[in-house]
Amino acid sequence: MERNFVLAINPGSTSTKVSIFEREQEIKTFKIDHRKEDLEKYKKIADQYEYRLRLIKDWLEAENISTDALIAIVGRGGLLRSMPGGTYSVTDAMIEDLKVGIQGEHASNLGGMLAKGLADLENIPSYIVDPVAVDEFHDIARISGLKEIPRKSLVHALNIKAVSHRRAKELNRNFEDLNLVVAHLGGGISIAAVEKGKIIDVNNAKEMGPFSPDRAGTLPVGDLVKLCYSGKYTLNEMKTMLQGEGGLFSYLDTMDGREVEERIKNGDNYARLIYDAMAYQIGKEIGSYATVLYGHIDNIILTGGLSYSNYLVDRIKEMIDFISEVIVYPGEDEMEALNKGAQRVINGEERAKIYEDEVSISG
Ligand SMILES: Nc1ncnc2c1ncn2[C@@H]1O[C@H](COP(=O)(O)OP(=O)(O)O)[C@@H](O)[C@H]1O
Ligand SMILES: CCCC(=O)OP(=O)(O)O
Repeated sequence: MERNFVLAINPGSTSTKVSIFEREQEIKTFKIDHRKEDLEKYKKIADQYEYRLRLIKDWLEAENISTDALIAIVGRGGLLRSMPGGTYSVTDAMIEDLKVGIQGEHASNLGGMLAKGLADLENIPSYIVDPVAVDEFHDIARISGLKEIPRKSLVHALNIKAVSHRRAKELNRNFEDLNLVVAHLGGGISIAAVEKGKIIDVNNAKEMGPFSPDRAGTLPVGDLVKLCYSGKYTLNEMKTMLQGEGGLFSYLDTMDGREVEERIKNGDNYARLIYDAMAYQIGKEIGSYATVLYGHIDNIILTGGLSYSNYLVDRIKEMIDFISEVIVYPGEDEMEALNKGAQRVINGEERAKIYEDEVSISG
């Protein structure tokens, strides 16, 4: 059988998205939603491997897509060591780091594992593209205020790069000439200063910045330390409280923006206060990242699932539209961006980077 198709795999905290592409054309796409109780069974993210693999195989079978027809498999890259952007071959050293969660636990760690697991069965290449560990910081952005704790670049790099390219195309400008503040508003929130195509600073979507649907974001640090040593919570309970059950979930017991809006429509003033506070923190953070670019900004872009919300977008816009024109791209272009990254290598326009050559393994 002629191998023409690329399979793209994007594991998220609540879903696994899969798409089949023939060159630039998306042929089929599917979002497998995972119930909280189905994922809670697994202690570590890597333990979900067999479960998600089975679901992907079942989908391929149901769609009558034989793995004989795949030319390559590309996955969303995870919390690897700090690395430059681009398309990477999935290597054994990368798999080791994904398995242990070298920079932490996140569903995207499964992207490279699933891509390589399936690709090896067919003897075809596997790739990841612009993983969440992309690090293009200026040195000044690494300084936190405590020598032992440097600031980290953990960011929705794939979508941020994809929407920046999209805006450059619309403006008929080079991506490398644009200065943007891009806010990815999803399960986690990244607010990034993109200077001439590079993400030179970002809040760290796992641990800092505005609170998000499931994350606490930046907290008053003294009170956080007290809570850690209060004896009330284990390390794992603290981690879950900050990421997974923080943010909107901590106040409202839901991480679904649509449900919060429904409550607001029904007159729930507490839900309105919390949702408005999330918008307020996002607006404030965007203002802060505008200063990183000294105010020289072509556009501010709002993207991610929460950007479907007119209510939230309006609250944010009224705080920031004095800075620059605000462009809204709801949802994400991640599947297309994964495919484009793989196609550039398949077509010979770019060579796949090798993880071990790009990162400091001893660090
Ligand atoms: N129409 C909508 N209105 C409000 N919130 C929405 C809407 N659509 C999606 N969301 C919210 O967006 C968030 C998920 O965003 P998404 O970009 O899919 O997440 P991730 O970054 O984890 O992939 C969830 O909180 C979801 O409830
Ligand atoms: C760690 C950055 C990536 C991230 O937060 O992704 P989700 O919003 O999909 O959880």
